[in-house]
Amino acid sequence: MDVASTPVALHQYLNGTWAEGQGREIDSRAAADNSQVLARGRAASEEQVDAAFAAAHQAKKSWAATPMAARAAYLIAAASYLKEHAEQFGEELAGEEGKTRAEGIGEVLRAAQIFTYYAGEAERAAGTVFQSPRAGEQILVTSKPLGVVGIITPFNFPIGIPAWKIAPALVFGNTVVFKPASLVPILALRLVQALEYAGLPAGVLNLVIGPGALGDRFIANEHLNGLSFTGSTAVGRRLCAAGAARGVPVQAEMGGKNAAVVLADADLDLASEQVLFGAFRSTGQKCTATSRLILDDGIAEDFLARLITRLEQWTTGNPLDPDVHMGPLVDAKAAASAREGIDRALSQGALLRFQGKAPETGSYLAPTILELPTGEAGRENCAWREEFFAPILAVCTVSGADQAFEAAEDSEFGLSLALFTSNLSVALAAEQALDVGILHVNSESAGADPHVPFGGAKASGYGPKEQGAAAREFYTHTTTTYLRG
Ligand SMILES: NC(=O)c1ccc[n+]([C@@H]2O[C@H](COP(=O)([O-])OP(=O)(O)OC[C@H]3O[C@@H](n4cnc5c(N)ncnc54)[C@H](O)[C@@H]3O)[C@@H](O)[C@H]2O)c1
Repeated sequence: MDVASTPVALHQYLNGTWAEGQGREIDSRAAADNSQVLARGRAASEEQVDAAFAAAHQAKKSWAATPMAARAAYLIAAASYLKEHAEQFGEELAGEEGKTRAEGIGEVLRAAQIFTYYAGEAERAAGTVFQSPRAGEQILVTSKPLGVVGIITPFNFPIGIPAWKIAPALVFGNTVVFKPASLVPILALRLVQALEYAGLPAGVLNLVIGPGALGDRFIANEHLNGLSFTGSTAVGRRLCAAGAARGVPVQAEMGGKNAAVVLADADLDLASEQVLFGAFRSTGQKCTATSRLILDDGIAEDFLARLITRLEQWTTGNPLDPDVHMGPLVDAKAAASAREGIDRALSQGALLRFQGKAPETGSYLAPTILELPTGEAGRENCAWREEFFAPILAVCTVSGADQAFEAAEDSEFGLSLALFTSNLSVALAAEQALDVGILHVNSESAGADPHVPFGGAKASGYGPKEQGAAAREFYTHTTTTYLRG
């Protein structure tokens, strides 16, 4: 596999200085071949997490007092650094996480785009002025930074998700302690390097790399003023509860079990292409990936035939090979867990409707379609209920839009949904009926633009949404000033 032969050195970034970790030895391994070490170093110790918070606390006053245009200028410079290194960083990302090279480069460029977008906050409205019922008075509502924000991110978007948290946190005047997933630390280093290159003052952004347990130290830290988390629902809910107990605001974007609904009047060619992308791009390791497929019984067989024809052309292999459509899962453990999920689903009555080809080594899993029994039995199946986070699509058939919506709603999660129909009234009814944070009509369930809110309902999200203008809601708090001359 074509990746760097010398492992990247993993360091912590504390108060503007790269420091050797004081915790246990850690490494990051190639997704496709877990024997290959891509990065190596030591994890941060708990004391280093405390030092990161102390540095962020120390820097917070002067950073909050820095004009927003100056804060934005750091983001612009970091964005140009990311664009300049997009190929190198994108390949590193693909090697470490398992998505394809094109997806890796795309994610690095997306991070640059997010930085540029948030730099634009310096030119947007900063508050609101209200009329007062009293003569000679105006009421101003202005926003201020929270202070020190902790940012904890998952493995599957190693630079995209950190960027969409760190950029608004910084531009709105917060200082940051950032902990990426320990499976994918290289892109976190690259992101911090971009901001270091931009000349960000010491203490404004601090990086600690290490296991999930370090996150507990975040919640316990006296300087923590807010926490933004993305990851699994179990960890997110734990952090939300701990934050609430301390009165620290927590924003959590969590798991998903997203459905695609294909109705009888849909354009089946378009729908089969988009369901393929939604379910299998990035090896199904997207929070917004399609993992449940609800088909109107009138078109179910026709649709599945089209989807399977497309999947037969789909190649799985080395993520750095430009001809490959799908890479491995993040590691062999994730693939073993997904295989175990398939076995359980089959033992609970699912039918293996299709399985493509994939290299037979550790981290790979071929695209898989499981057909579930109709009715209750299908909905009890683990492939319907559990987030496998893998290229596995569970299919059920229903009769008409009402049954389809009822099936879609039958999940504890509510992140994203893709609806395929040519009937605008049905699309509008879905917008009202479905408790999801993101609804795609005639496009895949994955995909999010940086200028609009992103986040889930039910077990998929907690607290204010992310991205676009929604980000201000979490990263600032308001002061209402009654101003008399
Ligand atoms: N809704 C979204 O926007 C979104 C986006 C991407 C991924 N996800 C979800 O993330 C999950 C996959 O990512 P993952 O496997 O990295 O998730 P994870 O919950 O295992 O880990 C996420 C982060 O939390 C840290 N962590 C683990 N235990 C912790 C603890 N006790 N205290 C504090 N931090 C802790 C991890 O080290 C990592 O940095 C899936 O459930 C997926 O749906 C959600």
